[in-house]
Amino acid sequence: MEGVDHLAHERNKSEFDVDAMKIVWAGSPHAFDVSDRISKLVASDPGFRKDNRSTLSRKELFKNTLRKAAYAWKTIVDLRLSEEEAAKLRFYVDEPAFTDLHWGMFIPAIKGQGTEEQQQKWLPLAYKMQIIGCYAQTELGHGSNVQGLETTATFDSQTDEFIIHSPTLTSSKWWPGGLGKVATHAIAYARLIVGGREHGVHGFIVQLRSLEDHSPLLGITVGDIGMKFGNGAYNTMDNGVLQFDHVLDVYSIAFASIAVMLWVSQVTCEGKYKQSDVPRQLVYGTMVYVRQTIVADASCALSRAVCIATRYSAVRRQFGSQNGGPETQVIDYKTQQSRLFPLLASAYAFRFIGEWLKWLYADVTQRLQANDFSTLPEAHACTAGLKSLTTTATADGIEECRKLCGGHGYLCSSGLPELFAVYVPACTYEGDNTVLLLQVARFLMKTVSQLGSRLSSKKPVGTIAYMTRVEHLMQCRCGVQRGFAELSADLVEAAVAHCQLIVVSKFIEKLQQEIPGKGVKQQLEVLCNIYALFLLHKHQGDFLSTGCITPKHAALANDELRSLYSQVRPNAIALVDAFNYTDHYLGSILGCYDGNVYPKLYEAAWKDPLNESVVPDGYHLYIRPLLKQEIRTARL
Ligand SMILES: CC(C)(COP(=O)(O)OP(=O)(O)OC[C@H]1O[C@@H](n2cnc3c(N)ncnc32)[C@H](O)[C@@H]1OP(=O)(O)O)[C@@H](O)C(=O)NCCC(=O)NCCSC(=O)/C=C/CC(=O)O
Ligand SMILES: Cc1cc2nc3c(=O)[nH]c(=O)nc-3n(C[C@H](O)[C@H](O)[C@H](O)COP(=O)(O)OP(=O)(O)OC[C@H]3O[C@@H](n4cnc5c(N)ncnc54)[C@H](O)[C@@H]3O)c2cc1C
Repeated sequence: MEGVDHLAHERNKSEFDVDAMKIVWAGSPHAFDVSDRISKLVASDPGFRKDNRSTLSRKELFKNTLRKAAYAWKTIVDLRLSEEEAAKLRFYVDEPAFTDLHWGMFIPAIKGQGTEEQQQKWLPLAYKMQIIGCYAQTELGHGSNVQGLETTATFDSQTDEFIIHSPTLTSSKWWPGGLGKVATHAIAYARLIVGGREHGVHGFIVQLRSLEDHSPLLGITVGDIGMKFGNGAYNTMDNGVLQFDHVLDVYSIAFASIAVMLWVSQVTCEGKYKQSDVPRQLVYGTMVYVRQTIVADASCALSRAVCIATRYSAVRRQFGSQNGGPETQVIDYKTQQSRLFPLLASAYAFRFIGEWLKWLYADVTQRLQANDFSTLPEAHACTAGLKSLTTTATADGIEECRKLCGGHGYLCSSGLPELFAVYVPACTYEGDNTVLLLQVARFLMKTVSQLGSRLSSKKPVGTIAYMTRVEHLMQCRCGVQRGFAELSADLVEAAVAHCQLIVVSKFIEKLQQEIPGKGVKQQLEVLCNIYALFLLHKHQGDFLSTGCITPKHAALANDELRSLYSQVRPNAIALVDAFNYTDHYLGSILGCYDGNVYPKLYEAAWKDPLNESVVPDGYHLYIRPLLKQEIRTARL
């Protein structure tokens, strides 16, 4: 029945202060207030409804996305929302759109790599959305290999301009979000050529479309690359294709025609190229910034799926009825707990590693401004490795949550198929996860060769086994006289182990902080132990081969896991309530707050357009003739 909390009995079991845990999850009382207020604002506004997406055609879907983006912008302006509140509103609108790349890459790239002069010119326009930007780096022929990009930017010292050109089919820009139908400007990455000499890949701000009638400018061919994985999902985004035919571009992001203090390089009025004495990899700065935000996004996506699967696991009953009594809640099955609770622990683990990575990125950015590049290699390795680790685990975790919900998990109304389809490209964009792990492996090889066997002694005691595992995996590989390429598959495993060590050690460090609220710290300790022991169990071969644990230890760890699952069980619903997601944001009947699943599933089914008529279109044309065939065919 509506209004009845079918999960009240579960919520009454909680052994900790859920409101205090909501603050821990949000990061601070202020962050909680902003999230809570904005999520409810979005949930209560019919202009942001999203339950009809799966029934729209691509063109209807995209037009609806443009409507929502404009409506969101109007809401932000009318309510005078702050930058933080506006970002939260776009988050809770929960729809991949061109605005993601405008706010998430185009503006950060100008802030991170533009000159003062360029920031003063472009940021006011971008913040007012008087221009709409995209990040055009990937090409048809190259995405991972940035140094392989073919687009050219040739400096013409006669006119003090850059001529941007796509020399081959494979140099067509391909994939940039927002590019296909909306962006008026792009940060386009191209090979700089000055005085006939090439100077590698740099970023350039290029106008693509007229601000009057939105038509592509002279020399610009631009469009959408077509349907992507899943039906609704990421098809609300116009990932585009772009070709330049000797386009004049007077604004380069890494350059000004007049030499000004720049991050990366200078081209003077006399057409001389001067490489600044900063690492050339700073041109990759925007990707590093986005990779650290993707780690925080992983905790959001995984917690969403876990919230749905946990609530439904408490609602669903199957088998186990005694003397006509209620059947067993599937959340009480040890197999369900052994699949679900490590994902719950991972959601919290990724939340805290995301907080730490945000600190690390801010720290390295501050150092760069003082020309201190000492921590840049570690920041690159951490952002690359943790992006890879958390997105792989989250994509796999969302799919596991779908399976944990049985058949109903396969319904669009469960919210899980769409969540998976929207999330899974995170394993590819901002750097293919394997390519990024190879960067971590390269960093580890260098570190081992510089520091000897001890990679780092700066880890909490509880992580000795994890640290020994990484060192052992590296020694097994580094000791063998074969090339990096030959050992790359093994080195990637060591890179994953290194990233898992970081996640475990940062979770332990989080628990050493003051954490207010009755029982809150104890719950987090249980989740931290689940995360660490689950991985130890999953990779026990590595740990046993290091000799730092014995088979008896491994067996004890497994026993302890079962005990920890029993400790989580009475708190499971409260632990997912702590995410404070509205039913609107979850978009899931299985995960609805009141647990009133069956009536809602049944009601939703009849809303499907296929049920608008009792007799489906096509019956009379195709099926009736079949049914009316001569008796003779019935004998076949
Ligand atoms: C794979 C990469 C990093 C290779 O880059 P490359 O220039 O070829 O460098 P090397 O592998 O030769 O390494 C040389 C040296 O530089 C260090 N390094 C590399 N990258 C960085 C960095 N970002 N910061 C600092 N240092 C870096 C590296 O460690 C080496 O150091 P040594 O001391 O060992 O010499 C590069 O090609 C790359 O990043 N590829 C991935 C491309 C990518 O991520 N594309 C994303 C496009 S945008 C997008 O996908 C948007 C999606 C939409 C959305 O997010 O919503
Ligand atoms: C939804 C989506 C949105 C995107 N948005 C944007 C955007 O806004 N702007 C933009 O510029 N780009 C964007 N991209 C492109 C994205 O950044 C690239 O697809 C990504 O970097 C992977 O590069 P690739 O496609 O060249 O993969 P490839 O490198 O071709 O990967 C193919 C396979 O080759 C393997 N591989 C490649 N190199 C090596 C190596 N050295 N050693 C071992 N294995 C290797 C990979 O691991 C992978 O298994 C987007 C992509 C997607 C899917």
